[in-house]
Amino acid sequence: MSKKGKSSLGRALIRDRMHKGARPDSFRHTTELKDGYDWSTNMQSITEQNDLDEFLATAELAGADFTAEKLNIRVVTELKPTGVLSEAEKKAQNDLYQQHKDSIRVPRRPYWDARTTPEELAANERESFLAWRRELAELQETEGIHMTPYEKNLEFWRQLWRVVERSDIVVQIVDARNPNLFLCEDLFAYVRETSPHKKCLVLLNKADFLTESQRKSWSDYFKNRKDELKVVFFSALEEAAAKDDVEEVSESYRDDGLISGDFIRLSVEEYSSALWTKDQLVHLFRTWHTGTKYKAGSTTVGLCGYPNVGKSSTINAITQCKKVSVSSTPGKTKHFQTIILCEDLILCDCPGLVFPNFVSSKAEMVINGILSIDQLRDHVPPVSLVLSQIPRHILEETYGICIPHPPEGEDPDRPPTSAELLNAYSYNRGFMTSSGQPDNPRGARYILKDYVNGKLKYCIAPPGIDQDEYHKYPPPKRSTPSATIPVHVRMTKERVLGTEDIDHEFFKDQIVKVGFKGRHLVKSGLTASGASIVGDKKHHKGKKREKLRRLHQHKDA
Ligand SMILES: Nc1nc2c(ncn2[C@@H]2O[C@H](COP(=O)(O)OP(=O)(O)OP(=O)(O)O)[C@@H](O)[C@H]2O)c(=O)[nH]1
Repeated sequence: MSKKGKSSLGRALIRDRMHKGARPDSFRHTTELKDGYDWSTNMQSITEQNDLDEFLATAELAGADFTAEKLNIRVVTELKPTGVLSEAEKKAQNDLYQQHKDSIRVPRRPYWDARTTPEELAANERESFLAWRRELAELQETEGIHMTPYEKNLEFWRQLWRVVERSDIVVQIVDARNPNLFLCEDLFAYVRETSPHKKCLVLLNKADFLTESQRKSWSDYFKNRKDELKVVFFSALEEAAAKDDVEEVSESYRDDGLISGDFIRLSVEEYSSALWTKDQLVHLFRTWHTGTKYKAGSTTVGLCGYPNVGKSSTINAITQCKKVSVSSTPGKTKHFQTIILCEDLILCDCPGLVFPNFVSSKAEMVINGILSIDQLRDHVPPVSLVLSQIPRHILEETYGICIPHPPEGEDPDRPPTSAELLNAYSYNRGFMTSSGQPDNPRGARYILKDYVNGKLKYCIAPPGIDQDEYHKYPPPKRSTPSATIPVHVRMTKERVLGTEDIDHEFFKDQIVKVGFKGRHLVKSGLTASGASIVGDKKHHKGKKREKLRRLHQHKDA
């Protein structure tokens, strides 16, 4: 009997035991109260209340204004749970963003000089930080702007302020697959406020994911921007792998800082779409800033960016040895690190920070590696977003699965639903729950991680460029089945679990049972002729098909 059923046995017993003698409906479970309040939804808000508590803990730092801070709080929930926006919604969001983009700022460090005591500075920092948070909360509340879950820990911003102050060149590292999502324009505005002599550079890392023409599109886009941001394309991964090939060249610039001939072909002023080597990057860092430096005789280069964009990998590629730990989990670097590369070049690795930015959904953050996949509670929106971007045949070829086609009456060209993909994927991998259902949350985590690490590749086009033209997929390698045959899947105790779509003719009209043999998922079936088959997922599918083929031949004969 359903838990929600009015005559649930558990509830009836509780009522009976607890309220003997009272009217039968005088005491109810909260979910039975028809008070217009959605209790099941509000269970969710407990976690959000935890966020609130966190906020209040920060607000408490403000001391006297604790109550006032409380009044300004509003927990902003996700606008669209599915994670996929229509064209009209995207346009509306973009208009809103253009209207308010100047208000989305990074917090500034308050003015200080030699006379400011450390206590005064700390108090001023807290005060201005809270004012900044209040402004952003108001913007979200009044304008309904959906923003990144920007960093709310003051300590992280303190680290950024220090990195900016001591850097002669501030490099913002962004993921080349979606540069504008990771780019914080206001960070550069802040850098220029601290000193007009500081240089700013956007490093489009993971550019190995981009083709030459895709890089050209982005380089043209940055060239035509009014703010004339300087950009370079880089692949920390490829540069780290290529370290042995360029050892000699690296030695040559380390000796005298001068590299002759064609070696330095690129200038940051040129807007080239070429991939930069680490040696070219180091040469740029050593020669670009010519004014007075923070540390006399050395150029300090600060590397900032979102978590997981590859700051540590870039530093490792440049330093040619593993000095900074690299992880696919966002937020690994917690404190800024200073690396003295050579006598005139110092690198400063800032912890990954989620900057305040305009974003369409939480799902977008997850698939871009900004939010942790392991802590994900609802896998449907990000998987739906992946499905809106990666074509069916690419998913089928990548995973060797067959995703069911839309049933009759539905748009045959619609992308698969998250359940269709995950059921097929989880069955195929043998990810099953103890009750025999496909373990879709587990399957989702694998698929989402594949998207983040580029196994499922998707790159976003610069504004004004047609996305379908920008990222074209190869045609399907093999013809996908035109129709699939639903086959009932049963447990050994004959309990029907659901249907599984199998593209093979031989499975027609047969009943397939599913069970576990040791740790392996075992399928057994009965063909139309009555001959039984047994297949172990661990064994090759080909063997099973061969066996079936022979059985059919035998039957036909
Ligand atoms: N394909 C590709 N992957 C990269 C590249 N650079 C980094 N990665 C991968 O991206 C992930 C994150 O790299 P990290 O260097 O740890 O990123 P980070 O910005 O230092 O991350 P935090 O410490 O969280 O701030 C790792 O799985 C890297 O292997 C690149 O150029 N190409």
